[in-house]
Amino acid sequence: MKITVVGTGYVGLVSGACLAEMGNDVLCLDLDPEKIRILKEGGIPIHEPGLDQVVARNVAAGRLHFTTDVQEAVQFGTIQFIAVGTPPDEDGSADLQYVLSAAKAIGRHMTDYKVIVDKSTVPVGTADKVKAAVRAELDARGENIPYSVVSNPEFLKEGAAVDDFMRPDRIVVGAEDDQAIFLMKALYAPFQRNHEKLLIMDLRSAELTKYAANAMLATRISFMNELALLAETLGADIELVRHGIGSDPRIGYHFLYAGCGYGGSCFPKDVKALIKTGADSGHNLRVLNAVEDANDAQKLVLVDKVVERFGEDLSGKHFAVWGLAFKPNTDDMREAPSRVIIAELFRRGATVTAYDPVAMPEARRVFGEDARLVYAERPMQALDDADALLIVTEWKEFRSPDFDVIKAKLKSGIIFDGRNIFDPALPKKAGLTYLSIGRP
Ligand SMILES: NC(=O)C1=CN([C@@H]2O[C@H](COP(=O)(O)OP(=O)(O)OC[C@H]3O[C@@H](n4cnc5c(N)ncnc54)[C@H](O)[C@@H]3O)[C@@H](O)[C@H]2O)C=CC1
Ligand SMILES: O=C(O)[C@H]1O[C@H](OP(=O)(O)OP(=O)(O)OC[C@H]2O[C@@H](n3ccc(=O)[nH]c3=O)[C@H](O)[C@@H]2O)[C@H](O)[C@@H](O)[C@@H]1O
Repeated sequence: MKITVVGTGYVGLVSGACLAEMGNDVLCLDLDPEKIRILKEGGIPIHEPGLDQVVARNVAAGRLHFTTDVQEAVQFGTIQFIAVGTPPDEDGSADLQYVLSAAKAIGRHMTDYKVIVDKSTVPVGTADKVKAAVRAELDARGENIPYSVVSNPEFLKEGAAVDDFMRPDRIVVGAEDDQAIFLMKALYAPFQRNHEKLLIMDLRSAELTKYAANAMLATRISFMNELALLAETLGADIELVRHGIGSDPRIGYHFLYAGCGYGGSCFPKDVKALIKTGADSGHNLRVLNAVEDANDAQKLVLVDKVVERFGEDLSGKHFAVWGLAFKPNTDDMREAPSRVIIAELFRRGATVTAYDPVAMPEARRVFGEDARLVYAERPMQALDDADALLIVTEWKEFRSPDFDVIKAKLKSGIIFDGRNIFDPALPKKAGLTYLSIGRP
């Protein structure tokens, strides 16, 4: 099948490469000439394990191409995936300007039947807006070319994106006409072998399903984070509680890890957008408001623990921070807890040496030149002259350190672990004070 992907960012590039891997001819469009130049020269503008091989293999096979030419891109694919960004507007709602300008471009240049697929995360009712935007362009041209609009939200996770796309738990397709349903079924036929993974539904239900999924996962995390704080006060261990409840199949083990808050480009944005959608339609989504409040507070929990030990004024104190990305296996720092934690340490007068296996270039962009923040080349180097260590992202390489070396380096001998990555017995055996989330 011939496919165009409009927007070659994170989701667009992963989707385009994986759709090519499934045997389709794919043309990826982006308006950012720098991104397309990098891709055409064989580079990858994002950090995602395994993606470089899939891209290289399909470019070499002649199935995956990149362009900045809007007309060429629109005329190429029968299926047009819109995978542009939907960042939060000032009031928390999803900003649809990129989606609607992509829809207009399709309406402006299409010459035959198109299935226009919203893959971006968009509020309920966006498919109707996309339909109207395309119709307005066709009317302006005096054309009546047929088209369908489909909602096909994406559920991939950064750091595991290729696997998530190629081995999906489910594929949600919102569509309302037979021709679009036929083509989407044909496109996703390779995933149908073993399970009934393709869920066809109406457009609005598909759009709401995406927000419901992210909001449910964020709710689990905030719930566990609140219980972790309670466990600390009561002298219980949240890790044991997690096992205790996860073994109930109605609850399950996934996404029950307490920590220093959820970040990333999706949960914070999508929880906000769903709250706004609720408010706009007269529904105060009380649970989700609480999920967001709890998460904002959770991002400061590590600093609260630092203040308990070192006092409100941290002038003259120096901290090592392990982990800057919002989670491991990505260099993405959007809404990362590290940003809030480091900013709060600065506000209280402290300085920081940070280490992250891949996100340090991104951190330099985020924090700019700031004498209060320096970077280490290795995790242990970050501990030089540090009063204490804060662990913010659970990278694998942090999991088995030499605790005796940490004890020798840290002035206070305290580790504040925001991701519960150690068995508490190990740092304690080396004489360290180990303060994690929700554990005695
Ligand atoms: N990042 C993630 O893990 C996931 C993101 N999503 C959703 O997918 C959507 C895209 O997210 P990302 O890929 O992270 O965004 P991104 O910001 O990485 O990429 C968006 C790309 O679209 C391009 N673009 C904007 N307007 C364009 C236009 N009119 N024509 C062509 N290109 C255009 C931009 O230059 C940029 O390269 C969002 O709605 C997001 O919520 C869904 C699942 C996972
Ligand atoms: O809509 C999206 O864009 C995507 O958002 C999330 O994916 P992602 O943001 O890549 O990352 P997650 O693995 O979900 O982690 C999000 C945050 O939650 C935190 N988290 C996760 C799990 C957990 O148990 N505890 C916890 O604190 C992570 O540290 C991270 O900061 C969803 O998991 C994807 O299914 C979805 O497609």
